[in-house]
Amino acid sequence: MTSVEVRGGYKFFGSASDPHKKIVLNHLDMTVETGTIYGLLGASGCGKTTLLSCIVGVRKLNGGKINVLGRPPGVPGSGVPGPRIGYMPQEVALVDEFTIKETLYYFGRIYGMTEDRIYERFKLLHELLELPDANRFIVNCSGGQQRRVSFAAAMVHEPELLILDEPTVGLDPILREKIWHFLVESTRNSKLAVIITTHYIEEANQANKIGLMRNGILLAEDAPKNILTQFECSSLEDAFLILSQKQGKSEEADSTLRRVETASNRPVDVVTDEKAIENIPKKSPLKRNLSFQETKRPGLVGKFQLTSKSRMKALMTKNILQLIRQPSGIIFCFLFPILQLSCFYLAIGGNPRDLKLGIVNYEVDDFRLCQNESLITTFAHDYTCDLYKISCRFLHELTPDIAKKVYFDTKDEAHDAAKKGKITGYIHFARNFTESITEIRDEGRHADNSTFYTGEISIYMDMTDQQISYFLERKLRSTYQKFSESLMTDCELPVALGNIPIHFYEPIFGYAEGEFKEFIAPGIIMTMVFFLATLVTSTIFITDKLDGVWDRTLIAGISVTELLVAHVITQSVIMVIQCLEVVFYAAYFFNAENRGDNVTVIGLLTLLGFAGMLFGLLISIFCESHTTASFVATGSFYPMIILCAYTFPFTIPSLAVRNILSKGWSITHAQVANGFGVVILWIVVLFILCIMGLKMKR
Ligand SMILES: Nc1ncnc2c1ncn2[C@@H]1O[C@H](COP(=O)(O)OP(=O)(O)OP(=O)(O)O)[C@@H](O)[C@H]1O
Repeated sequence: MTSVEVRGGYKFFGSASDPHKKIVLNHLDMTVETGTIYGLLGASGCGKTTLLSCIVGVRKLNGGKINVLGRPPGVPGSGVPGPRIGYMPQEVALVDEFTIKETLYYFGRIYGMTEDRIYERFKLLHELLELPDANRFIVNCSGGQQRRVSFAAAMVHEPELLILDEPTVGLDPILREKIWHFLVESTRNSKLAVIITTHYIEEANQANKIGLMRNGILLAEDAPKNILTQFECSSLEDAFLILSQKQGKSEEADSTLRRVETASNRPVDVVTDEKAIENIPKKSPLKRNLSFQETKRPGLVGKFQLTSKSRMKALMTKNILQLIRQPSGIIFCFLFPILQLSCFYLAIGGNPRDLKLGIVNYEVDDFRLCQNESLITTFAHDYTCDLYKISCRFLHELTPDIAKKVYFDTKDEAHDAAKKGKITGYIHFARNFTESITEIRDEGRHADNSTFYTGEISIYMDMTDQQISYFLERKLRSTYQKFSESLMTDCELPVALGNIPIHFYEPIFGYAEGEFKEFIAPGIIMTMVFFLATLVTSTIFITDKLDGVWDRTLIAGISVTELLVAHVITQSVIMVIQCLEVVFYAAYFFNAENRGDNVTVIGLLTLLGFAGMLFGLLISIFCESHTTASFVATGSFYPMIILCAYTFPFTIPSLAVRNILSKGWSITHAQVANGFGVVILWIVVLFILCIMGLKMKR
């Protein structure tokens, strides 16, 4: 009985049309009998790991066929990837935040074992492999200890096929011997088959069969004894050397139609050129054998299998432990929003303070005269009133919370100071300001032009900072209004007489003195929630991919859907807490008012966080490193917030949140509903892109 059968296995990396594509498996044939150990030997880079990854179903062949435990890997119900195989990859591929015991429980639960059975196996493997204290964290184990835990994780569920990629690297000779002894005992009179790769060629003497691999093909495949006899050597190393010399120096595999003869198999017709395959008639057995495999990527996409309680428990435990055992992760998730929000409210969007406004008042010889309030007088009598130095009255209304007054003797001096950036602008009163105002009041249309000119309050502003200059302009207008009203009141005249005939009444929504931060806060909070979710998701998935945990978990039989669901559940809890935290922190510490419903705001923010999470997943599908992922995330930040296209994820949703907060609108209002609609649309689009990305990448 055979456990693994590879026929004409052909695999390349790169584009099929590229003449320089890297051919890694070159029509390779391999047979692993049930109840045996198969030693796969070969120099670094000859394609061993690639072959194993095709056997376990992580990669698919470009040509040829594989049967694992009777069926091609990835066929639903085949158990491959899944509990029928145990895989120990070359890298450690364990979760650093787990203890040794938790690691075995993680894999045991994924394989659907009962807690009691996991404990039994854990005890046995712990003893056999001389593992350190069960509660020691993986990150604190030495390289050799980590490899032993990794070996135990592959063995925990007693698989039918055990695939070990360099399991003995870094282990002392006694332990290596112990592991080989264990494998020999386990395979004897059992259904277990083991494929093991090793650099220590001589230790493969204990295997039932070895395959000597070079440049993507098997030079020989036989029992060690037979190989030694056949090549008349005393060591496998020498036999390998002879075979390598026979094969020639060529490092590059031939990519044309040719016939390959392996040591133990019958000649196999192989075609390595896709066009040549296309030209073979459809019904030809050769075509059936070698056509590019169309089997769906096993267990990863296209397969939405139901999960089990124990698998979800394993994944959720992993997510939670990974989060809580990394203090930086908790700080990032929960304190970062508070920190960002505090920075925003304290630094941006409040009314400008400590502005300096120049005053050039030719009406008084010494500015200190204005500080004498007894001079700022107005006497009303007989239908008229006497005004005196009313520029001082205006300056009196100009309180320090608007701007600090800096006095200058001449306009030139003030102008110079403004040019040097020492003041934001200056106000000028002509020498006969009060007289001109009086004349305009008394003479009206008979007053001459120069009187109007000297009766004005001239303002010169530095308009380079629009927020500041608009603020000052607004404040100077309201100061003038107060000044004018008080003047009219003192003169016993109708107040309206001093006002320009435009009157802004109490606003319908918001406040007359509303601050910029009230306008900008929804946008800031939304980008914060979106990009936090993006960063957390891309970081988690890329770390898992780089550590090999992602692939190892998939090989253990978990589907991408299950991984995503577990992540979505954990992440959603975090996001809801983050949103609650943000909304209440802003309300209690910065008096951000919400006239609407908190649930609607938190609901919209959580949905946006969900979209951010999918964006993070999309990034992690296409980026191989944290550096490129953060380049993409930060690079997309500005286009997303600056391009206020209606379809972008922040424009309409920010408007919706602003409308809820400041106008108290509910989801029944079209503008708020549109906000939800846009976010849901983004979730759908990103989800489709993720699925397409996952398919493309395999
Ligand atoms: N994703 C990839 N893209 C391009 N080339 C790859 C990829 N993965 C592997 N290769 C190349 O394929 C060849 C075979 O790699 P593989 O890891 O299978 O070798 P190996 O025999 O397992 O080596 P080692 O014993 O050092 O792990 C190498 O030249 C490697 O650089």
